[in-house]
Amino acid sequence: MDAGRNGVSEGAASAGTPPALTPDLCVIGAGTAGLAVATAAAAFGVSVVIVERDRMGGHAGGSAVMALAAAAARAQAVREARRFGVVTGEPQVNDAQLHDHVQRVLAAAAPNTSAQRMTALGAVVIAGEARFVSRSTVAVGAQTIKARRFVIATGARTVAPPIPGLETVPFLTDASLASATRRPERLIVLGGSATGVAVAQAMARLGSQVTLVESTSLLAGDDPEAVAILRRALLREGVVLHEQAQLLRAQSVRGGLRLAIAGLDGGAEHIIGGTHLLLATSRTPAIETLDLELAGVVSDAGGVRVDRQLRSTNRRVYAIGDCVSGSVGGVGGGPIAEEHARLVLRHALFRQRGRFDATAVPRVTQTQPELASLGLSEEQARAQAGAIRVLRWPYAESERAQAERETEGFVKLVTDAKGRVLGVTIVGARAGDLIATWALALKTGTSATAMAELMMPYPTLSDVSKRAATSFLMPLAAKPALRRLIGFLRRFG
Ligand SMILES: Cc1cc2nc3c(=O)[nH]c(=O)nc-3n(C[C@H](O)[C@H](O)[C@H](O)COP(=O)(O)OP(=O)(O)OC[C@H]3O[C@@H](n4cnc5c(N)ncnc54)[C@H](O)[C@@H]3O)c2cc1C
Ligand SMILES: NC(=O)c1ccc[n+]([C@@H]2O[C@H](COP(=O)([O-])OP(=O)(O)OC[C@H]3O[C@@H](n4cnc5c(N)ncnc54)[C@H](O)[C@@H]3O)[C@@H](O)[C@H]2O)c1
Repeated sequence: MDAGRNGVSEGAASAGTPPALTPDLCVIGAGTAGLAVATAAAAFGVSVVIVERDRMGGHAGGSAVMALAAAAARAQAVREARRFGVVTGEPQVNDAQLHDHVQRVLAAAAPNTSAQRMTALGAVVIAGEARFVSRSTVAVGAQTIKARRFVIATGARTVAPPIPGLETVPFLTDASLASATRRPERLIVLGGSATGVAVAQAMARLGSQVTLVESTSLLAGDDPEAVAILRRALLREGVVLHEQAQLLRAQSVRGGLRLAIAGLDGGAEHIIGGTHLLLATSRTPAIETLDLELAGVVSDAGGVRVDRQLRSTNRRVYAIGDCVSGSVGGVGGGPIAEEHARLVLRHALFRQRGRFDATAVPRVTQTQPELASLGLSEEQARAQAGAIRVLRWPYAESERAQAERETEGFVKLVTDAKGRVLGVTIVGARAGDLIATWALALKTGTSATAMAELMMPYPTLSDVSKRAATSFLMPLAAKPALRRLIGFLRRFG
């Protein structure tokens, strides 16, 4: 790519039509994925045009859930303070101040993702909706962009599932929850994956009555032992759970809504009511307005189809982040979006081939206890790796966890017979932070034995990770040959 700056016009423009921009790179969508590509490319001196139709920084769902979960954790800490001998009353939640807190969290991130910042880096930012008009040209209103390469990073959006009556019921999404100025009195959450579970717990702790409906089981992709601990916590905190439930119909009623649900096994119909409905059901790639067929870019229901280099069927068009079809990620997530961006930069700027490694993606559910996972599950490892070892260590064995009264949870490691770490699940306090060390272990091929030899800071919860790794060595201590060796060496003083 040539390293000229942006805004180069191509030929004479007709009256009233702005001249075409001819950057090296045109990025469509300024969310996590698009900004990661655009920022790095601009820093390398590549000419970049970014098109965003809505909010610089992409959807705010993750940040809003994070802010609500943090507020909810404080409310819960007040409720549980008695366990530490600190006597308090039931926490009072002020809706206006809660709203202000969420908005501050969103505002704090805004400067990093702003159009001003991107412009300062040398990129051109265009506000508007992009669509392809040919294999090599995108239009945003009257502005055309003929780029050497395009990156589609348009994300995904929530769509209501096709349930009779649901179209008549107003619903919240993660984004509208962020701007809500009053807490829902009785909230029904549809979808029990990472978002649904985190919102359900947060809103229950903040004083809403919460019912969660999930068509399969809670966090179906996660380790069932870990999910069981989280399920218990939700039930203890008053969240009503309906798993394996199919939604039959919805109805808008005075002051809220009613849902008719039944068990997947065809069990009896059950009516649940609420003042608000939040959709945390599966999201759909936001690609329908891009006119991809005009660019020769093939997509399916999961998103844009790409090869290992994240190139679409049009070799000058890449796709990254949540709008990509499942084959190179399966699920969305911030780390995936950033990794996609890195691979595209390597390929587009340096002609280096990379490969997306789905097993290296760390995932975390923002609940208390937190649930974090990485690599192969126990079930996947058994199927793929043959002889495996499963190592566990409970939080209850950690002094720090005892002091914090955070004894619920465990670190579970799955290794091959030689101790190579294949997968990690952590459920418990700060699981998402603890798993970062394991992400490095997986990436570098560090064994459980080497992890057991790491000095961990005391007193911290990282001790639980180390103990889980150390348990790999325990069977060695009982080996007769090793005991004989110790006895033999004893003779020498
Ligand atoms: C509620 C919620 C909580 C989440 N929590 C987490 C979490 O805890 N951890 C985690 O790792 N991941 C989380 N995720 C997932 C993570 O947020 C996404 O994977 C990530 O934001 C994807 O980034 P993206 O850039 O692909 O898409 P987005 O951030 O959605 O950005 C896409 C952008 O493209 C723009 N756009 C779309 N079409 C066009 C067009 N035609 N022209 C111009 N612009 C367009 C959109 O306006 C948007 O700004 C969460 C998601 C949700 C919904
Ligand atoms: N990497 C991370 O740490 C992280 C954290 C949160 C979210 N995310 C990602 O963000 C994206 C959104 O996550 P999410 O949790 O909002 O969505 P999701 O697609 O992961 O889960 C949606 C859930 O809704 C359920 N569902 C679908 N239709 C339903 C219906 N009619 N009735 C009841 N339940 C129904 C599904 O079975 C599923 O459990 C995902 O790609 C997810 O991987 C990632």
